[in-house]
Amino acid sequence: MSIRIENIAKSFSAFRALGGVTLHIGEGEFVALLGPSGSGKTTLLRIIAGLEFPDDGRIIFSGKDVTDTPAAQRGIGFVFQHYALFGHMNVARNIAFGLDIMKRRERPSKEAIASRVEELLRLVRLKDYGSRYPSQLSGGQRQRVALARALARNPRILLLDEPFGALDAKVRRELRDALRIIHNEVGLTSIFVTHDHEEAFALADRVAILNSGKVEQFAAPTVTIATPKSDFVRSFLE
Ligand SMILES: Nc1ncnc2c1ncn2[C@@H]1O[C@H](COP(=O)(O)OP(=O)(O)OP(=O)(O)O)[C@@H](O)[C@H]1O
Repeated sequence: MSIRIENIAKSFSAFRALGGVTLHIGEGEFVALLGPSGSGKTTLLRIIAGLEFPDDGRIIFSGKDVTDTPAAQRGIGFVFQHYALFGHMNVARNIAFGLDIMKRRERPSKEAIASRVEELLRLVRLKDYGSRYPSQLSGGQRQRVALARALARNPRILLLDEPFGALDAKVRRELRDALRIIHNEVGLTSIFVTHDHEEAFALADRVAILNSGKVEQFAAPTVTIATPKSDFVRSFLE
């Protein structure tokens, strides 16, 4: 799905968190939102998700205006840094959760859910981990489970907010490579929030650099590195 973010503005009381953000993201693109703390990355991601609503502007998915559509009806998968797994459910049940809670008439059969869970476990390379509990997994494995859970209902759009923030450098690299492969395999359009420019440039097709609620530059990593558009971008990349 393509995503058009048109002139999105958002204030919290008198504080302007987003001051008219426009980004056009193509179907199948992997985009990073990069910027310092407080630049508005998470607010923008939450507005795309439908967890927050803008004061102004539109969000359009493949030609359909979803600005007023609630999160649950947008067909999006999310992965957050602290989006904890359910500790009392094993990995398979955690992954199946989004399917298990569907209304009876929409819910796939038990067998279909079980086979979807198997498929997702293979996708995130955790084939034999279905009966483990989250406390028996490493941080990286937990985030793989969170990714599988986000993909269970076959979203066309995947949103990730600092998903690897709490992991060490080696696991982070492994997971970001895995994420890029899964993005391509599943045919997703993905938006990834990070404040780590190395990570953004290693992973994304294009990187949107935010500063105080505005986009400073939206371009491919090679373009931004070769021709930073502003002093802010130049100093942020140092
Ligand atoms: N619900 C809220 N109420 C009041 N202010 C908010 C709210 N949510 C965000 N803000 C403010 O809006 C600004 C942007 O926040 P946001 O979380 O989008 O930034 P960010 O770039 O994701 O930062 P970080 O990297 O630290 O997560 C911040 O100054 C924040 O304090």
